[in-house]
Amino acid sequence: MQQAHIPQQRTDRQPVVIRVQGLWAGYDHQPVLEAVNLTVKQGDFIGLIGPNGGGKTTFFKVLLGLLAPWQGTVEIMDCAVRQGRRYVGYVPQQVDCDRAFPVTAWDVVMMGRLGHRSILQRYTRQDAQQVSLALQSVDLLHLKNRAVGTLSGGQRKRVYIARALATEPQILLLDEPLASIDPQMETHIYDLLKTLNERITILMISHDIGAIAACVKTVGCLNRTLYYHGDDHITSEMLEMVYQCPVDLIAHGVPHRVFPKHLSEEISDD
Ligand SMILES: Nc1ncnc2c1ncn2[C@@H]1O[C@H](COP(=O)(O)OP(=O)(O)OP(=O)(O)O)[C@@H](O)[C@H]1O
Repeated sequence: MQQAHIPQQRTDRQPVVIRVQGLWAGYDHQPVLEAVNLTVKQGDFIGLIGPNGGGKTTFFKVLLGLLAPWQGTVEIMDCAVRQGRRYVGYVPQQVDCDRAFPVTAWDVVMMGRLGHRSILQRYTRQDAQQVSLALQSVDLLHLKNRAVGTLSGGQRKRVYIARALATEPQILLLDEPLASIDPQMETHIYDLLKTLNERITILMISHDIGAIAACVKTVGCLNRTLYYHGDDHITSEMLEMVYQCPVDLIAHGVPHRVFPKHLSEEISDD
């Protein structure tokens, strides 16, 4: 079996921050997640790959308490999801917004502080400090008064990362953080995520194998069930699941890959 190597090691002997056992979940009586098991330890940086519709976002919804499991248990920081989710920051896949929407970057990040108070309480100086710190850590404090709809896709993504950071999370869930971001900004976000991982456990969904290889410590593949063994390898089996066709993998430390022709290309060549 050929493997692409991700040159980082998983942290061991750390406390467990997420424990999922025998999880089944889905919609309208159709299962999407089947018998999913996962143990995440403090300091992990796990990349989740998988085919479209494989259940990655659904898995995050369960971890965020937005979708109830049909069967199985989910614990976050040793608590049920309802209590544990306050330790979780979330960056959604879609951060699009109308250009005329009259909300500033500062306002969006301040929304991250809502979980720290009742909705009727005023924001405090500590809230403002946290928002300021979060914007600083994504290098956007200078744009705090800009309407969020007038920012670039990459800047907007960083605003949403800042919003997640303003919740003071111990765990960060990122759904496709690099979608629609230019290559230069990608590198900036990889670096940011690596720095954040020094203090925050991260789970990241991505279709971008390059992003996974550049950032994460370990990788799993979610296609209804989760294939994860705490390894730092992307196997050819995982890639076949993602691309749904056979994939040859050539790896020399940093992954270099050669993909064979897809069946459809071979047919059109004839
Ligand atoms: N609210 C919903 N109601 C009914 N079915 C849904 C709902 N949300 C998702 N699904 C279905 O559940 C399956 C898994 O979707 P999910 O978004 O979790 O996949 P994914 O792995 O994140 O996909 P992608 O890589 O395309 O983002 C899909 O078949 C999808 O159509």
